[in-house]
Amino acid sequence: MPSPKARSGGAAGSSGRYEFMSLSRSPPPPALQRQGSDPTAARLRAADSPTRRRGSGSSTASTSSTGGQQLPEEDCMRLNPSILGIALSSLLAIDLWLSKRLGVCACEDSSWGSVRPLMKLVEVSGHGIPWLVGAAYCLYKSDSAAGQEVMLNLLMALVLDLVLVSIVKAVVRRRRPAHNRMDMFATFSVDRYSFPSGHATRAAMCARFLLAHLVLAAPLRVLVLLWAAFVGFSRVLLGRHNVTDVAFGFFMGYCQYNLVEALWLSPVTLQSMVGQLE
Ligand SMILES: CC(C)=CCC/C(C)=C/COP(=O)(O)O
Repeated sequence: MPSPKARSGGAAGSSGRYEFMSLSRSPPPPALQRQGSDPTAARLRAADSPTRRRGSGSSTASTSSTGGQQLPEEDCMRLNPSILGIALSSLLAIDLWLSKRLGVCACEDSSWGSVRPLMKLVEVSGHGIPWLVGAAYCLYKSDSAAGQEVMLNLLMALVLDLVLVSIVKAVVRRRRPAHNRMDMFATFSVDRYSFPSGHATRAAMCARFLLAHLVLAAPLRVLVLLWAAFVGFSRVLLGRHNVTDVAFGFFMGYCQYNLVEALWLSPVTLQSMVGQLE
């Protein structure tokens, strides 16, 4: 990413740090003044600035003075983006770069394209449908009250996960990586968006659920954790997601389990629900 200093053509003042000065506060260096007189170029630069992209308008008046020349607010550009803005832009750039590098199974022609079918199998193992069908089947087959209680709550957790992920995807609307091929089976319309990864939320939540409610031997517990991690990692390898989609998905799924515990349907709750139905 070229530094603001490089873009300004090297016309630094004596401090050498004019590139972070706001045009609305003091006269710009000559190079910027020249560009500022061209409203089209100014608009293009303004549209390109991080603060502009975030849509955070200036708190100053609707016009700004540039060396005596009055410019409409839309033609002004803030050259002092916040540290947080720079950090977020950098993180986003690293995320996109890393995700592209890691998307080695994004299609058959990719460098690891031959393992794509295996990755798609991992994808199915974290898909919502097998989990919903599996939990419903275990609920139906379970002959103990404790088993039924656990399976019913797992079903509730899975539905809750689908709802919460759909809401976040619909609000954030981050597009999937350009190298992704949209050949996933059984998706909702919001699944064209990538933030957060629904597979990662489900994997994290279900892993916590299984570890907390099933009596598993140590090797199986490790296997559950490895499975969850691999489901998340495979999303990036398949090119379905950026790294941050999966990282946030894990975090969200981890937190969702706390919500499931808080909303836990106990036998008493169930009995009163059944009683109300009768
Ligand atoms: C149709 C049902 C019941 C669930 C959809 C599951 C699905 C395809 C989620 C998308 O996951 P990613 O966000 O990880 O791509």
